[in-house]
Parts: sequence; structure tokens; C-alpha cells
Amino acid sequence: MRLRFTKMHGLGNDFIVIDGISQRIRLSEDKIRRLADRRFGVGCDQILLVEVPQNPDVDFRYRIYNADGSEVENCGNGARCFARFVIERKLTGKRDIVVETANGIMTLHTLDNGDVRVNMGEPRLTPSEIPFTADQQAVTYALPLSSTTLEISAVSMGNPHAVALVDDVNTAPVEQWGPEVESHPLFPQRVNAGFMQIVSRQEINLRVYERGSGETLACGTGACAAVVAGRLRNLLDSVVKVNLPGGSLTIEWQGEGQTVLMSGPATHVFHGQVKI
Ligand SMILES: N[C@H](CCC[C@H](N)C(=O)O)C(=O)O
Repeated sequence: MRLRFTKMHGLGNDFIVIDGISQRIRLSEDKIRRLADRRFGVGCDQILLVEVPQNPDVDFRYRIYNADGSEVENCGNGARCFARFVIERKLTGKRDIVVETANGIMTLHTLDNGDVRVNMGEPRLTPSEIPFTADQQAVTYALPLSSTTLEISAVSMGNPHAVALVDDVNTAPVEQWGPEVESHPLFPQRVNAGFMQIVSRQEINLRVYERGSGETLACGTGACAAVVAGRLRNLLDSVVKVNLPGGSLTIEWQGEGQTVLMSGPATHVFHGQVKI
């Protein structure tokens, strides 16, 4: 079949967005991997598949797939791109768009400057919710790797994140540590691995080796998880500029019991069709 899609990105974290309402499609893991392949396919970090909402109180529903074909619960950069997608296709005239993903319901707010602000919900910190194997909840945990032991925070933004502090993101061995953390046995559903450098109490540098996609130029849920981890360690204030290789996001978290707000850009690249 010929599949219509829209290519988009959030700070270089790139997506194939598919309208699964006007075109009936079943995405097998193999089809996802072929579409996401940067040489044999279109190429992307994740695929967003728009579906008819199950819940009458939401405007849209979409599913999220990593490049390796795994379906996931949440995607921060994808949420911003989704808002841009439905606005550009005139599927809504709303400034506040209520969407449903596997993680639950989120509100996407379009800002006057073209950016999108997403209420990412409350972070989950109990090991069973992440999921992470630990005797009890703690601010940090020791995570043994083959050549070192990392001190990580474990945070769920609907999807699991391990966040480690590094002195300099540019010299941190992300290529070596990332894959080991991603598939560490203490994370039964694997994990996104964030490497955070504290610049000040209002700014961090961050690299993320994403579960199912490898290192990306930006990770929205990873930026949220890093700020939560930094605040729990009393290293950050409530509004933080997060510098990722692809650009910067603003993350706000007032503390436990509060939701995390993420603001940043979403970019349309091109419309396309592909035979699958
Ligand atoms: N790789 C992530 C999903 C995409 C998250 C990221 N692209 C974002 O912007 O939050 C996971 O397996 O949980």
C-alpha cells in the first residue's frame, strides 16, 4: 500500500507522523523498523500513529513506536510535534489540545511564539512504577556497569529514565554507558539513559541514549526526568533551561505532587508517500 506521512522534528528528535484515521494501517514491528531505517526507509527516531480517541473527553489519540519497533508510553518531543501536526492539517482550531497516549491524558498548549507547552503529568518515583528493581525508593541508586558503577536517579514520565550526573556531556562516554544502562537487568522494561551536566541551578546540559532508538539529538521526557532528578538532589531550581545537542527546552517542576511542564519548538519538515 502507499502510505501518506508527515516528517517532523522536535530539536532534531525526528518523527514520522501517520494519520491512521483517514488511512487504515496496521504497523507490524517489521514495518516500523523498515520505515524508521535511515537507509532502507524514510528514517526517524519514533513513529506517531494518530487513531480515533477511545475517550470522548479527548480530542485525539496517538500511539508511539521507537525505531526498533517497540511501542512506548510517552514522548515529549512527539507531543509537541503532534500539536503542530493537527493544527497545520486544520484538524482542530483549539489552543489547548487534549490528547490520549498509552501513558494517559495530556494537554498540549500552543504558545504565541509558535512553541508548544505540554503538561507532562507528575513524575513517578516508586521503583515498581518505573519499573526498576530496588528494595526501597531512594533519591539515587548504585547501577553497576562493566567498567564502573553509576550513581543514577530513576524517574518515570510514563516511560522509564535513568539519570546520571557527569562533569562534561561532551566527554562523557555515552556511546559506551548508554547501551549498558538501556538494557540493564535492573530495568525489566529497559530504560532511557540520561547524562546530565549541571551548568547552574537554572541550566543543565543533557545527552540521552534513548531506549529503542539510541542517542537522539533531543529527548523531551528525558529533559523532564533530568530536571526532576536534579531537583530531588537539590541541585536545581524549579525552572530550568535544558540544553540538548539539538537545542534547548524549558522545563518547570515545582516539586513532589506537582506536574512537569515542558516548552519548546516543533518543526514540520515535509509531507511524503511511501510504499510499504
Ligand atoms: N525512547 C523513549 C520514547 C521516546 C521519548 C523521546 N523521544 C521524547 O521526546 O520524550 C522510550 O522508549 O521511552
